Amino acid sequence: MVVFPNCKINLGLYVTNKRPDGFHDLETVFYPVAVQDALEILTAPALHFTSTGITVPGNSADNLCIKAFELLQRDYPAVQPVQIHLHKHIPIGAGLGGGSADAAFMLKLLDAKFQLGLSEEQLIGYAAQLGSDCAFFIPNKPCYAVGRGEILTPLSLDLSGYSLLLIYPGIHVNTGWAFKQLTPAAPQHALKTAIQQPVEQWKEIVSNDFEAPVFAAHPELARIKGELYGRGAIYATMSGSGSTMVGIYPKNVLPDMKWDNKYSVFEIK
Ligand SMILES: C[C@@](CO)(OP(=O)(O)O)[C@H](O)COP(=O)(O)OP(=O)(O)OC[C@H]1O[C@@H](n2ccc(N)nc2=O)[C@H](O)[C@@H]1O
Ligand SMILES: Nc1ncnc2c1ncn2[C@@H]1O[C@H](COP(=O)(O)OP(=O)(O)O)[C@@H](O)[C@H]1O
Repeated sequence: MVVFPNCKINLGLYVTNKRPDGFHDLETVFYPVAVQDALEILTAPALHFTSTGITVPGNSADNLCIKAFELLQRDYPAVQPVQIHLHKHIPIGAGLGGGSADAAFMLKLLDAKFQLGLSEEQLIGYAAQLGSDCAFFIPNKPCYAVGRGEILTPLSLDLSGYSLLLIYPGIHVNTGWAFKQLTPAAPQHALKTAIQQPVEQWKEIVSNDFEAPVFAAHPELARIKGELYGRGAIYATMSGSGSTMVGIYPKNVLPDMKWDNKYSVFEIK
């Protein structure tokens, strides 16, 4: 069985509270975007993991695909050993949630392959144990999210009438560090209402709290945002804690420009 875990972008991101467990409450809108990995499982005599494409740092044992397998195997004896192959295409540590997507898709694959009959709510519960962003990839539809990002409300939000440009400039931002730079506060504009306004208005009413500290550390990102707007973006933002920058353009009018060679550029037409 093969699936294609996709990435997410954050449209609006506010860190509203520091919790006693060390995590932060946030308010965001997750939107799925078709930049994809490929993930395959086959039954095998023993658990085995291989990967191609972008190198994932760390040992196989730390890969979120393995963590997802172990989490379900612990509770469901029906889960048998599998051979896992991951082809990694989504930039890593880029604010695109690629590792979280792999983990959530692995849970869904195992549920289907071994007929575990898990409900969406159960899958979200397991996903939330693997990472704060992970639960979103279970429904994998536009969602308003609060809590650590695991309390999800589906939203009717459709950007298929626009083209998207994603620029990953190869800058790694440590998510834990980024949270520490912020003083939690309520957003100026309620995100759930703001995101239902026309995209043309988002520049004034939808923002990402991480931009200020991350741009201060990496001025190149502020420059990219300026260029996205300079080349006609209706809305531009950083995704998550960075460093991927996103531009939303009128359908099929993406700017024709030469970016630095070290950038990964994804056009969603
Ligand atoms: C900021 C966001 C926004 O969507 O995205 P990314 O930039 O990572 O894509 C997420 O909240 C990131 O979620 P995720 O990447 O799954 O984070 P985790 O692995 O759970 O946590 C990494 C570290 O970030 C901090 N953390 C994370 C989530 C949260 N709600 N509060 C936190 O304080 C903690 O210090 C934690 O140790
Ligand atoms: N399958 C995987 N794909 C990407 N990263 C993974 C994976 N498994 C574990 N990781 C670890 O997760 C972290 C990056 O997660 P990722 O979801 O790509 O970033 P972000 O949270 O910034 O969107 C890295 O520390 C990486 O080593």
